[in-house]
Amino acid sequence: MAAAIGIIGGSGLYEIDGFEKSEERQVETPFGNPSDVLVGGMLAGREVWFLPRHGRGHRILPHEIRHQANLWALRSLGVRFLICVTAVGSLKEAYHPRHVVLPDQFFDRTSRREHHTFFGGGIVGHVSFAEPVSAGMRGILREAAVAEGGVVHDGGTYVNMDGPAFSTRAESEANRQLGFDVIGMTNLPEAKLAREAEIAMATLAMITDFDCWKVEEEPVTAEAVIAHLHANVALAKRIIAAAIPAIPAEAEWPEHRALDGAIMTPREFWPEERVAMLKPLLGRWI
Ligand SMILES: CSC[C@H]1O[C@H](OP(=O)(O)O)[C@H](O)[C@@H]1O
Ligand SMILES: Nc1ncnc2[nH]cnc12
Repeated sequence: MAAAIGIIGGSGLYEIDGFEKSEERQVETPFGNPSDVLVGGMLAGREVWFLPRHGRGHRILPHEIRHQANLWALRSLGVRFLICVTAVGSLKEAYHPRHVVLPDQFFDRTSRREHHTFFGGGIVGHVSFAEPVSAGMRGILREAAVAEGGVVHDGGTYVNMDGPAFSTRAESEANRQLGFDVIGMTNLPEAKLAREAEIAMATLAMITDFDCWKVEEEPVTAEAVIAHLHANVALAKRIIAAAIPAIPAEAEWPEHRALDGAIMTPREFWPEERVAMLKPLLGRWI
């Protein structure tokens, strides 16, 4: 059976359509409830599970998102390939609202990171994260985005701030001077947890604003973000539909074995309670 594909929707993307025989799944996880029920079914011939990270109705703040629960739920449903859709501010003159960016790097400006890992509780692991985005998935998104007529910037650094307030102008300028390309509040923990869950992940970032560094433009507002996203959501859905048939059936990429050599704690020391908690991730060892 082919590996399932996950889609995490961000601001403005709370559902996807086109499913054959869709079903809703309320997944209970040892890390609390995911952001919402997961909606799954067959899409372009593949099993796909969709989850809106802020919940339907956009009820969950960036720092309230239970990323561990979201990624655990997706992995427990057999997801091994993941597309994360996210609204971002541009930090570059040439990157305009409604352009698509496919980041290949992240910079972490979050301040509470204890929920950005599945390890702990007696099992210590350190995954490699030098290349945090799946090159294979990013390539598939690039082909799909170009084919669907998007203006695409391939590569770039996504700086993940805490929020919920947007940046000050001084912060925005500092982020530009450091060479970052786009800014958001949500995607980095997903990338880290996807890597630990041996899921190949790439990000489809939709630019909605120039943050607040570009003085001739109005500083970003949530209203402006949503207005651009509403205009862009049809493109995001077309890119996803075009990407799905190109995703391999088998989970055979290096990202799918990210835990090889990553776990420090010898198997005999793993507390059985933690092993039970991480069952969907540690299946290879159980
Ligand atoms: C609605 S503006 C700020 C909001 O938009 C981005 O959301 P997402 O990454 O889920 O698309 C940003 O990260 C903030 O959560
Ligand atoms: N300027 C911005 N800063 C942080 N997150 C965003 N999401 C969309 N635009 C953003």
